[in-house]
Amino acid sequence: MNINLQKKSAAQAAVNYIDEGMIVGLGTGSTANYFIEALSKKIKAANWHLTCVTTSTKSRQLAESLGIHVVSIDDVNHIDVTVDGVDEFDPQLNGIKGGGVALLFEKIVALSSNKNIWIVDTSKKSDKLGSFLLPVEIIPFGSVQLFTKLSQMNLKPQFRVDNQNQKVLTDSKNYIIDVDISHVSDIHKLADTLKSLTGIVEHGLFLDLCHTVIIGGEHIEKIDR
Ligand SMILES: O=C[C@H](O)[C@H](O)[C@H](O)COP(=O)(O)O
Repeated sequence: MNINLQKKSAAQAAVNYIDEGMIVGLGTGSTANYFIEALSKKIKAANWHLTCVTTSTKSRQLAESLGIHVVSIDDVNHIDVTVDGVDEFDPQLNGIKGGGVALLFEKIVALSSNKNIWIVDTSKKSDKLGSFLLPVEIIPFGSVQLFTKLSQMNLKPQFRVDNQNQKVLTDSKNYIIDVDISHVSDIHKLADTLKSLTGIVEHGLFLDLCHTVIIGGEHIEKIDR
């Protein structure tokens, strides 16, 4: 089964975790988009009343265009389930997110969720995190100084740029620096170090946050933490 069909089948399987009346977190990215589409069909078919919060402007626009009721995260006191994609995950269900620059809102929503489900195709599975560059969201002020610091830490930083070579801006108007963590053995220690650096808003290491991964394909595989 090709990658897009794998993503779609994982997204469809995740709809089974949703029920009438829930508050649902909607992730960002191509796989999360399949989930938003599948969920909107289910809401219409079952005549459900769901409340959703989104993790990016793009997801909010898609969800609203499909008739999904979206509120601000500040209008809910908890989220029952969040369904999101991931760029790479390991056997402990730790992951790297932020390939689509949404990591900050995604992490805030994940931390407020009682259950986090990642929907993936088979290419996302990894024995050790680091094949995918780790996105780090930083404020523009002093970003070159922070870039130098990350170079000195041997993380081979690169500013994320668009096809006009302009620095990509997140929904919060911050920059993304992608770093190479392929040589890092202690990802928890790295996560703490990155959080301690002034100017870094958040990083894309999602550790101990995911409860279930659904891998799409002819046979859907579910892995629980
Ligand atoms: O910032 C974007 C998110 O973390 C995405 O969930 C992640 O990049 C996976 O995206 P996709 O489903 O398109 O591979």
